[in-house]
Amino acid sequence: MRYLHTMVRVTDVDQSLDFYCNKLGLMETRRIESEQGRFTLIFLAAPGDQPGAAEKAAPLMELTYNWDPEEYSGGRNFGHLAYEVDDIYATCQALMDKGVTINRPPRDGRMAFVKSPDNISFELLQKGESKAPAEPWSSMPNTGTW
Ligand SMILES: C[C@@H](O)C(=O)SC[C@H](NC(=O)CC[C@H](N)C(=O)O)C(=O)NCC(=O)O
Ligand code: NI
Repeated sequence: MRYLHTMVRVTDVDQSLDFYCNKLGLMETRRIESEQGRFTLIFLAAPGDQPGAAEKAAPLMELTYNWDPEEYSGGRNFGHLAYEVDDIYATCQALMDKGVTINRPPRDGRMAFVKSPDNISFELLQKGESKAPAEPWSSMPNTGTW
């Protein structure tokens, strides 16, 4: 058995692709439009997870957009998706520069949290050792509850 993807439902394709691709840096690998089911599926991979021909399928996100509007209230049982980053400070700075709120700043040089337009929580974890404490991150307040 191997992990394939995590599916989240989104309410706006353009807003979602702006967050997931332009801001978070994921790349669209496949899209399925279902006229009969009245939905669109968009598969996204992280640059480090690009499905290569010879490699196993990459762990993906699957965005589901239902053409008929629905209300989605995030189940308390869902937590977050986590991505490993090469530089947690540079990643958070780039996200902030693009208007993303860092709900849990990387005060510890290791972990940060942001949210998608549909309030899906993403954990960003520093690859390898934690980075040394650095301003402004060390003194930034949480907007989340972490
Ligand atoms: C392609 C494969 O990875 C799928 O996940 S298809 C699963 C299928 N999805 C849909 O029908 C999308 C539209 C539907 N209205 C929805 O919002 O899910 C499905 O069986 N979905 C049900 C589910 O609980 O995921
Ligand atoms: Ni699926």
